[in-house]
Amino acid sequence: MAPVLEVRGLQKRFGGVTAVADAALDLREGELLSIIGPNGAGKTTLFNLVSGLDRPDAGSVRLFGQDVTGAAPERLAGLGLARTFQHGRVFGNLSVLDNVLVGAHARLRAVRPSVPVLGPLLELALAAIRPGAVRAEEAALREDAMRIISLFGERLMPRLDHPAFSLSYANRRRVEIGRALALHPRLLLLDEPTAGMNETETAEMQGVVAELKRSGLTILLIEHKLEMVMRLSDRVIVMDNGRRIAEGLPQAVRHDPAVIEAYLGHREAGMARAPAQGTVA
Ligand SMILES: Nc1ncnc2c1ncn2[C@@H]1O[C@H](COP(=O)(O)OP(=O)(O)OP(=O)(O)O)[C@@H](O)[C@H]1O
Repeated sequence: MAPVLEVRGLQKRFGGVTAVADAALDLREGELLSIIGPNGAGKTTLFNLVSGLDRPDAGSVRLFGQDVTGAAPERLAGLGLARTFQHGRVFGNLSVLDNVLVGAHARLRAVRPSVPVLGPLLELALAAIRPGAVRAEEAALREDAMRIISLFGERLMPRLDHPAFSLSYANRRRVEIGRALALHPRLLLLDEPTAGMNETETAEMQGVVAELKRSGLTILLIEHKLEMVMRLSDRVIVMDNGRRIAEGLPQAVRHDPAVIEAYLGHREAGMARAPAQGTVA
């Protein structure tokens, strides 16, 4: 079986800065692979290249065996890739429930007929008439959204109708993850899901990610909190200055001299924040 994700020789430059140089990775079904590294190492840029937000200058990306190098995010979503963003992106004026339902949009069948040219008009008509098939699909999506929201315990449940702009930062992050899950992804990219969260919230999020992993979802994770990385990951890739400097089992990577040097070097130079929990050494 083809790996879920295969990245080869990926490069991206921004002016004089090489953000990603010759990145390579393989991700197998059901695996959780973490990417760690100091600030500016190129982790988010790598995510952007894989998820179609940026086009690589060189290299290739294959998803479920298909070449998707430079493909648009919509196409990747159709193939089952969902992602979240480092600073969380939600629709501020939509409710918690509607934000999650938006994520299910790509899965709609009855409501969005795939008819050429007339499709959008038919969609409007169906929205107005709401025949049985449309109502049934809406009900199923709502039930699924509620199931996803319940993954976060009581954090979001009492706030289903609250507009996202009124939520705490941590809750906005949860909503964004919920929206990504509503796509029923086969590959989930999580960019620092615990950024801005306190210890309790981080532990909860670790539980959610562990649950997703147990359910068989393949996950690519960027995370600065190394204790979480050590507990959740099957493998870890360490980046520094756009390059992969180490790859392996979490414990081996943790004690790799090049990794310790990268973290300590950056910290001594005052260039990186210290990981919020745990250290490499
Ligand atoms: N759109 C852009 N334009 C110019 N430079 C960029 C752009 N995006 C990223 N960079 C640069 O590319 C390098 C890698 O940045 P990137 O955000 O990928 O790192 P990172 O490992 O995700 O860092 P962090 O942990 O702080 O999120 C940095 O030097 C950054 O300044």
